[in-house]
Amino acid sequence: MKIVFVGAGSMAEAMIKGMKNSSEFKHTDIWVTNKHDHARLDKLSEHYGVKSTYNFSELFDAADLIILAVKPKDAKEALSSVKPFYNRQLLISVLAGLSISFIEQILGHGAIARAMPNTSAMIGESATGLSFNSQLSDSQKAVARSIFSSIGSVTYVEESRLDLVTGLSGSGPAYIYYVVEAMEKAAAELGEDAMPFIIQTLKGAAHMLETSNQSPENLRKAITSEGGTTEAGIAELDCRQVKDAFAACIKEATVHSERLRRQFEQTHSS
Ligand SMILES: NC(=O)C1=CN([C@@H]2O[C@H](COP(=O)(O)OP(=O)(O)OC[C@H]3O[C@@H](n4cnc5c(N)ncnc54)[C@H](O)[C@@H]3O)[C@@H](O)[C@H]2O)C=CC1
Ligand SMILES: O=C(O)[C@@H]1CCC=N1
Repeated sequence: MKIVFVGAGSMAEAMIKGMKNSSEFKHTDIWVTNKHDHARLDKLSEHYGVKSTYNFSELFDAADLIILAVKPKDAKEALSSVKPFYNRQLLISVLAGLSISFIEQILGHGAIARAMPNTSAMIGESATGLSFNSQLSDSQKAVARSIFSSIGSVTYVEESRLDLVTGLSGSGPAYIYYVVEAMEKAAAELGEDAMPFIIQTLKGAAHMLETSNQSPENLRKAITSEGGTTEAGIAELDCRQVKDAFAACIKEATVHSERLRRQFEQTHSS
């Protein structure tokens, strides 16, 4: 199956790396292009064995699947360059804030899917939300699912929920890194030793959430002895309304995804 990435940045690389490690896709069937960064394409070819070209006839010839992975600001130009070669095959966009209907307006009818992965795709641990238009065959739906299950978990969601998925898990790894930055700063006295404690604590907690069948609240309560250290620490978080801050963070990222989509569609509607 010939897979073409239009856009060769961090998200494309994360997906290619994940797909290369999966037995389902042959790296020699993967093609990439970008705007004009030859060196970047050479690096991807060297590292992952994928093919690259700026010759669009060659690129899109007999392509089964096109993955759009450019920044939203470049989407119209990239889609316009795909259009002459688009043959109603499956196209999956991973762009934040670009609707399926906008893509259809440029390309015409075809099998269009939208996905919101995250950069943990690089290690096969993305949490991806996936939506389809009504034109996908069952086998195209299966292909879309298998692409994203090769780089982590995949959940079908209505397109209207993708803004929330973007604010929650698309941007989500950045929120966790932010918390880790704060923990590392707080434990500066441990120096280099702090990070292994933090990483293993995160890994252990994630694994407990995944395997214990317990709610996060119960898991937290099991650590919190009356009059103990955790209670003292959590009281500081409560006092600073950290739960509210996280709720506001996810809400604002979600609303911003909607906002970007509206702005994009207003700017490019003609
Ligand atoms: N980075 C992340 O954590 C996530 C990003 N996304 C989405 O993925 C998309 C790509 O993001 P990144 O990979 O981070 O961006 P990036 O800036 O690293 O890469 C963008 C790529 O698009 C190429 N490009 C620009 N115009 C082009 C054109 N006309 N034709 C062909 N290629 C063109 C650039 O040369 C570059 O290779 C964004 O729309 C973003 O919303 C989605 C989930 C997570
Ligand atoms: O920050 C962004 O706009 C992109 C979308 C999800 C993660 N990064």
